[in-house]
Amino acid sequence: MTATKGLEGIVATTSSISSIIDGALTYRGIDIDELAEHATFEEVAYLLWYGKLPTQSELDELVGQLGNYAPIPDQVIQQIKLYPKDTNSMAALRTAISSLALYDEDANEMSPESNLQKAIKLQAQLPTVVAAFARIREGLGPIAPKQGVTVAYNFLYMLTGQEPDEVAVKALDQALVLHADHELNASTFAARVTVATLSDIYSGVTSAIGALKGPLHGGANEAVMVMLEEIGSIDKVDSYIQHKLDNKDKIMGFGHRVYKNGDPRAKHLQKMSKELGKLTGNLELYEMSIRIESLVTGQKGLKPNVDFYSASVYTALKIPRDLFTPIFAISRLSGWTAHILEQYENNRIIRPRAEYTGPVGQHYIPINQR
Ligand SMILES: CC(=O)SCCNC(=O)CCNC(=O)[C@H](O)C(C)(C)COP(=O)(O)OP(=O)(O)OC[C@H]1O[C@@H](n2cnc3c(N)ncnc32)[C@H](O)[C@@H]1OP(=O)(O)O
Ligand SMILES: O=C([O-])CC(=O)C(=O)O
Repeated sequence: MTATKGLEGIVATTSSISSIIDGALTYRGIDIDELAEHATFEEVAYLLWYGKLPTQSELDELVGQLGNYAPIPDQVIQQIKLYPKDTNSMAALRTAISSLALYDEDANEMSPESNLQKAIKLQAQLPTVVAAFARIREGLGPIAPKQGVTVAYNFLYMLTGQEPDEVAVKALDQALVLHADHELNASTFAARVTVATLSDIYSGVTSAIGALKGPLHGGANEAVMVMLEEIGSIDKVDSYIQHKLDNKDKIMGFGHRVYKNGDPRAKHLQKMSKELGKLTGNLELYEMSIRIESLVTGQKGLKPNVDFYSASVYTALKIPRDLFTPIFAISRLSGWTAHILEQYENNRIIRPRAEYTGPVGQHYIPINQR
């Protein structure tokens, strides 16, 4: 038995949800470029869960269900009020999502119909949790979700208490489409491992949130913004990045386990970053990002991943830096739950082996002789 570090190149399951083949990403066989241009996030979530694009009435029904399920139990709001004000936002999300299970009497019901309903319910409630957390820590009251609006609209509305503008809703919606699923990434794998023991969907999603939090995965979008803030201005980019490259430090938002010739989602976010920069009259973060890309790609051959331009996009949307990864979770929840449903459909416990590298032939030594 020989271990492969980080399971690189190991095919751990079959899946019909999304694929990365020759550097192209598809959801249910549809190229991400087409979806980014034409689809709404609700259409994509439906596509991931049901395996086909919705008709207008199916879409209307889903939007209705998302609206009905969006309010969260008052007990969870009360708990969020007790979180320390400086709690890490992903830790707060992980805790709150786990708490939601306590107030769902169907949490442990395992029928496919019940699990699909819970997937939709979690999709509806996760944005409400993130927005409530963001407001409560500022001493503000949570805003009740609206009915009949999109996830992107509702999230921005619940965050600010104001009707969001069309450009912001469209930009966030496109970002949600781009982040919705990604084959067997670390958080999706964590979700599948958890539910493959026949544990419940809330446990699977809680595991996934824990995995997404790390800066090598979803946490990188926040880490990119930390880097941009540390750099501060365009004239400081070269010296900062050169120092990092010389030290062999990681540059957040670059590199990928699967894409070696570039992440197909990054160009869409780059374009959004430029357009939003122009609209807000502040292109500095976009220009800094372009310069960083040219240095890192030029010297290391590493390309930006989905997280790199997300940072300047979300900042242009006036979203606080530590909500970037929770927004990733709002989108990826659709993919996680589609994978959880697929895992249940054809389940076998996921239990690989480890190559043992410890000592052999040891003996127990009585405590007074150690
Ligand atoms: C949504 C997402 O999860 S996308 C990924 C988000 N994460 C990041 O942006 C964090 C920065 N990137 C990374 O840490 C990595 O590229 C990962 C985690 C994405 C992929 O990791 P791996 O597939 O294990 O790549 P690996 O670490 O083997 O990289 C190969 C080489 O490139 C280097 N490298 C990889 N990424 C970077 C980077 N961002 N900056 C500098 N060097 C890098 C590695 O140090 C390694 O160099 P070496 O061969 O001299 O040791
Ligand atoms: O697939 C990966 O390893 C990480 C990634 O890009 C994602 O989850 O979107």
